[in-house]
Order: sequence, then C-alpha cells, then structure tokens
Amino acid sequence: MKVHIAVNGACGRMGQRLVALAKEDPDLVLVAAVDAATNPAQGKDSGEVAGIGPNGVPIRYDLPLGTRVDTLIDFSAPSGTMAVLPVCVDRQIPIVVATTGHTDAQKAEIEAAAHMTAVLYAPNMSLVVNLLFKLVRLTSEALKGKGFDAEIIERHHRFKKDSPSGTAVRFGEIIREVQGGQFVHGREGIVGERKAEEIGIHAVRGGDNVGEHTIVFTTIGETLELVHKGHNRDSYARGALLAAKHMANRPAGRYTMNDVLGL
Ligand SMILES: NC(=O)C1=CN([C@@H]2O[C@H](COP(=O)(O)OP(=O)(O)OC[C@H]3O[C@@H](n4cnc5c(N)ncnc54)[C@H](OP(=O)(O)O)[C@@H]3O)[C@@H](O)[C@H]2O)C=CC1
Ligand SMILES: O=C(O)C1=N[C@H](C(=O)O)C[C@H](O)C1
Repeated sequence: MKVHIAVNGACGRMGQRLVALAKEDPDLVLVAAVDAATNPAQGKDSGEVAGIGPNGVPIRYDLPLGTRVDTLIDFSAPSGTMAVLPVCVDRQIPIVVATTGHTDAQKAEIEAAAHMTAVLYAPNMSLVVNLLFKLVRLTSEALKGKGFDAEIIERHHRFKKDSPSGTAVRFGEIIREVQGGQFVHGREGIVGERKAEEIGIHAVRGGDNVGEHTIVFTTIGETLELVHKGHNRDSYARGALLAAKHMANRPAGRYTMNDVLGL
C-alpha cells in the first residue's frame, strides 16, 4: 500500500524537491502540499511550483480534513513546525521534522509531542552526514584528553535564515557529550588565547552552497579534518522520503535517522 505523505513548506527549496522526488517514487503519493498562508503560490498546483508539471495537489495553508495522511514531512521554518505540530498530535499523524533553527522552548515542545504521536526530528537527513555524526563521536572519544582543539566550520547559501546550521550544532553537541566544553560562536576582538574547553562554531554564508560541514580536530603539530559537502539537495530530500516511509503507522515515540538508515 502506498504511503500518503503531506509536505509542510512545499514551496521552498527543499519542499519543491520533495514534491518532485515523491512523484517518481511508486511507493509514495503526495496528498497535501502546505505552505505559509502568505506565500504567493497559495492555490497553485504544487507540481507546477516544483517545475515538474501539474500533479493535482494544490498549495494550501492547512492540512485538508478527511484526507488520509500517513506521514507529514516538515521543511519550513520554526513557526511552520510549531503550526503543524499540534495538528499532527490531534490527528495522530507521524511527523518528520527536518526544519532547523528552533528555540530551546520549541525544541522541548517537539520532544514533548513524541509522547502523543510518532516524531522524527533531525537536522540532517543525508545518509553520509548521519554516518559522519558517528565518526565525529568516535574521533571525539579517541582524542579525548589528548590536547586536541575542536572547531566546526559550516558553509551555506546566502538565503539560509538560521545560523549556525542545525547540523553544526549537532556536531558540537556530540563533541560536548563526549569531551565536555562550551560553544564559542565566531571570535572577534582581543578574545585572549583559546581555552581548551572551547568548541568553536563558525558559519560562512554565500552563493548557492547547499551545505558543507568541516569538523576540525587540531593540536600542536597536526590536524585532522572530517568534511562533508552536499552537491545538491536531493540527498536530504531522499533521506526525508525514506524517513516518511519508515514512520508511517508507527506508534507515538521519538525516532531517529539511525533507525531509518540502519546506522
Ligand atoms: N534536515 C535536513 O536535512 C535539512 C533541513 N533543512 C532545513 O529546512 C528548512 C527549509 O529549508 P529551505 O527549503 O532551504 O527553506 P525555504 O525558505 O526555501 O523554504 C521554506 C518554506 O517554508 C515556508 N514557510 C515559512 N513559514 C511557514 C509556516 N508558518 N507554515 C508553512 N510554511 C512556512 C516558506 O514560505 P515563505 O517563503 O512564504 O516564507 C517556504 O516556502 C530550514 O530550516 C533548513 O535549515 C534544509 C535542508 C536539509
Ligand atoms: O538550510 C539548509 O540549506 C540546510 N540546513 C540544514 C541545517 O541547518 O543543518 C541541513 C543542511 O546543511 C542544509
């Protein structure tokens, strides 16, 4: 049986790729394409918006009542997640939250929703980025207490609204979970010598970069860099569609991309 998906943020860069790739997948059917009420594409065909020709699913600002939705995928904005989350809870719809940039309070609400419906919340849907999360944990463990400084550099397109990226924050959290320490976001002025416990996070913005993350472990005499470079957005979109299939019909709970990807 096909998995019925809804996309929140359907007019965005990611939403358009989800609409396009879902159409190519024989196991999926797009049943709702949601975007901000203020988006100028409201009412237009979501396939037309995505540049794949009409698919008969109009852009709307809410989830249609009476339509079966097996999983909702959210690539929108923090306000978009918070608008759709209670609807998914009320209707017991599993939700894949791929949006980044939530406040701590919003993150807590998303986590709490997992007591009431199935929630997968991940800053990066790419298979190899999720593998890299594991490699960074392994490296942090191996180098703990051996005098290495950890710094994270992320690069993204000029249109990205949140900073640093959710993925960079997750890399930092992994290092901090293993080694302890505190985040330092960029440096300016006479900041003094670097403290051993600092975990530097640096955001570069420009052009059309779809996402690069470099995790630097450096000491006196040598440096190790772990690097991921996205070439286009489809690795994120394909991961999210896999997640949607994995989440359909799941009971309430907190799910991860490791569950989806078998990592
Ligand atoms: N987890 C992952 O693997 C990835 C996560 N992301 C994250 O996904 C999010 C979207 O990225 P991207 O597609 O590049 O961004 P875009 O800005 O291109 O798209 C976001 C879309 O969401 C819409 N939107 C804004 N507010 C709402 C709302 N309240 N309800 C519904 N829709 C809303 C926007 O409409 P409007 O333009 O009218 O405001 C826009 O169409 C970002 O947080 C990004 O960091 C991105 C790539 C990978
Ligand atoms: O906004 C983006 O483009 C991306 N956002 C995500 C993040 O903030 O980590 C994931 C990916 O890097 C692309």
